[in-house]
Amino acid sequence: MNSLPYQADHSPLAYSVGITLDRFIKLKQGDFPFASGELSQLLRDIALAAKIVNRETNRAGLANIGGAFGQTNSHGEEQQKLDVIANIRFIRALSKGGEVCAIVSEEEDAVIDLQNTSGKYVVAIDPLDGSSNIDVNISIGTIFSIYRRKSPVGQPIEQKDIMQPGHQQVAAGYVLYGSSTMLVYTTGNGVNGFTYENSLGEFFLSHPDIKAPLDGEIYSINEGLEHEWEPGIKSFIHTCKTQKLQSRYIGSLVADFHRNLLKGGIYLYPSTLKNPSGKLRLLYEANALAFIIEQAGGLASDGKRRILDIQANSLHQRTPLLIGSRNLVHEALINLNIKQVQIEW
Ligand SMILES: O=P(O)(O)OC[C@H]1O[C@](O)(COP(=O)(O)O)[C@@H](O)[C@@H]1O
Ligand SMILES: [Mg+2]
Ligand SMILES: [Mg+2]
Repeated sequence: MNSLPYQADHSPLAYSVGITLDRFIKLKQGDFPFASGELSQLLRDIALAAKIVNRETNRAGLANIGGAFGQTNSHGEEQQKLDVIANIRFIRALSKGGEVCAIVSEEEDAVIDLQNTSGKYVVAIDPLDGSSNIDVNISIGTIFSIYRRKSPVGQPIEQKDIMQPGHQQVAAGYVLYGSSTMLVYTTGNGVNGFTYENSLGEFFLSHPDIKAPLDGEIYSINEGLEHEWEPGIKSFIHTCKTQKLQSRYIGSLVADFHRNLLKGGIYLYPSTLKNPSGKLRLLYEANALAFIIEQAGGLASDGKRRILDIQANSLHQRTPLLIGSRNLVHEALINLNIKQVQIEW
């Protein structure tokens, strides 16, 4: 495991950089002897919706795409037009694709039961992450988690299909709508990144086998909330400053996470007085990124537990999140007064 920033391996030995996402999914399907192609198709459905949302984000400055939608979601947050557009686009692609039986979305109060009894998969999704940055043209994203249903196919969906701990994910990923658009995902066999080629309408493998550096020079936290942090977070951030780490905070979780994944760093959204359980949502923000970071050799915790071990008990439950390079997250946990932090995971 190295501590150097991620360097894309362009050697011919690697899954040849430049192959399309479709081709890569097909090649990787071979890794799963009992694969039936349904998960592959579901990943393609997500990529299709990402291409459509990418087109919309590029036009976010135009009146009919940018700005507030004039409604609030179940979190009391004002929905942006692009939140609603992305939500509709992903739900449509997932329901038309035929592989999904239920969807949990940040923008929907309740579970969307697609009445598709042959669908094997449950998807939890944050259709548009970083909504506060839409109108100011800063990178935004989409986050998704995929689970296999627990109840038998053909039966109505049950609570146990939805409320699964993160370690039950069969795939997870995010789309970053930034200077370029990227799709990064894992199926539990490493993490790979694909860059979107607009003129060809294709995602191409650009970042094979991403590994998070063990250490990093970057910490990402909303310092405006410092007065609400618990002492352990205050002392850790103080340590980061004395060790001359760089403070970088975009305010879009996907963008902050992606930078730290490649360069090495830690993102923290701890519990605060206003949000004692943190701000970020377990099912469609924390779980997906925790699966990715662990597959890349990093760590994700709520300050006490491994994120992927947290048993969900409500759709939109929040969790504190400390995520990133292994040694930095370890350091943060030690500062949170957990003596002798034994990272059993
Ligand atoms: O403005 P704050 O309190 O720093 O919160 C920023 C965080 O909230 C989020 O915007 C929440 O996600 P949504 O935009 O999907 O609601 C994260 O992307 C981001 O990291
Ligand atoms: Mg979000
Ligand atoms: Mg969102």
